Amino acid sequence: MSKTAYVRTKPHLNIGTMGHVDHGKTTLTAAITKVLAERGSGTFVPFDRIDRAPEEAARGITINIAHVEYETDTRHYAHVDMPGHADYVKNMVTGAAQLDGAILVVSALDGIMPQTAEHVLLARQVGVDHIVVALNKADGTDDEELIDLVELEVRDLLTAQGYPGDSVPVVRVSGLRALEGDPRWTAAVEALLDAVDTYVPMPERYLDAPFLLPVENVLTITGRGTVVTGAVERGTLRLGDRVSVLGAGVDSVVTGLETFGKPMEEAEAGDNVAVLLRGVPRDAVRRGHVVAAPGSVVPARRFSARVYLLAGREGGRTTPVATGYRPQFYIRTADVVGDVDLGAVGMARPGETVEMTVELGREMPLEPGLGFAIREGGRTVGAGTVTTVG
Ligand SMILES: Nc1nc2c(ncn2[C@@H]2O[C@H](COP(=O)(O)OP(=O)(O)OP(=O)(O)O)[C@@H](O)[C@H]2O)c(=O)[nH]1
Ligand SMILES: [Mg+2]
Repeated sequence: MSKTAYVRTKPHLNIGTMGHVDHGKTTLTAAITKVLAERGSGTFVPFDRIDRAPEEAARGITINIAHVEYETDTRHYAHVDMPGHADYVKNMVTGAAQLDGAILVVSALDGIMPQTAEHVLLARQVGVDHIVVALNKADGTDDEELIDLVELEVRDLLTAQGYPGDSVPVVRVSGLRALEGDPRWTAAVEALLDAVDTYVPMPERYLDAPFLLPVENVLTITGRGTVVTGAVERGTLRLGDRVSVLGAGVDSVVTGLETFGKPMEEAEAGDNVAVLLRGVPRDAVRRGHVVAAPGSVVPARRFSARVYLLAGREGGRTTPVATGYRPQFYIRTADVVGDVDLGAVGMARPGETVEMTVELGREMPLEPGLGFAIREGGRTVGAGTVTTVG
């Protein structure tokens, strides 16, 4: 069967649902696809197709990041449904790195919970500038004042993290009731989508820059070769283009290009793609590697950065760090150990912003302005931005 080619008719954006475990991200994602399918602009993706990895079905929580696609009247969206469980923040970092905007899902019945706050902080650090809030499970209470209080609390949290908390759209929804087709709540999901359409601006795409794709996943297609997937950070890519796989240390040629299962002639910054690479062994390439136009980036191990160390009450450390500290650095889709040097200061406390020099365990493409998270023992302890490389 020949596949229908991807036709680019509307601007493409990457968005996603984030928030505390069980607040209803996956249910809302399913409801969005259902509402749009009924409008005729997408395919309904039921809950169990979004939460689909076997491990997830068994544990009932979203572990890997699921992607779905849909269209509103004005835009084409790739939507990642991110996990809320604390252990999986690592995946959340990977998914969030490419988001143009996010839907923060907060249960109107429970209010802000630890991962609500952690996800907002991570979103800020990985450069998600626009957040729309879905106060979900609004069907669960008639007490509007209770929901008003939760709304205030969420606006305060956003303001505290540097978002315009007073002006972010906050929409009261019920993913569950919308999924059941209740008109009051399908209208609420429509209102949420309108808020996303109007509030999240079309980001500037660096189409003229040399191609760069952080590898999110690697698969093998029997008989055809190795496929890498991810969102194009910048530039464009066409069939036949030469690329370097940084990290794997191999060069290759693009022999296949798809988005959501549809072949495409040319991928561009912002697109979610699968790239078939000629002659690259499956085990040579991993998540965290970077596919780039040959010679366009010089990988480095050493950089200087400005870093905010989370305070203990924000989930950060309770004790200071000193030169010689060796946490994990989450950079684009990579996760790599790094040696921290705090220079003359020598030591820093949680809650402080510090300048540091970092020597990574392996080389990777780095540049000023690149954001990253610092994690230790399964929790985020800091977030920073590269200032100089080398
Ligand atoms: N009353 C009510 N229940 C809801 C609503 N949305 C989701 N739920 C229920 O809340 C529970 C969790 O929903 P999920 O969609 O799995 O939550 P999640 O945020 O994706 O959870 P994780 O992926 O594990 O972080 C399920 O039992 C849902 O049926 C809603 O709008 N109203
Ligand atoms: Mg989920």
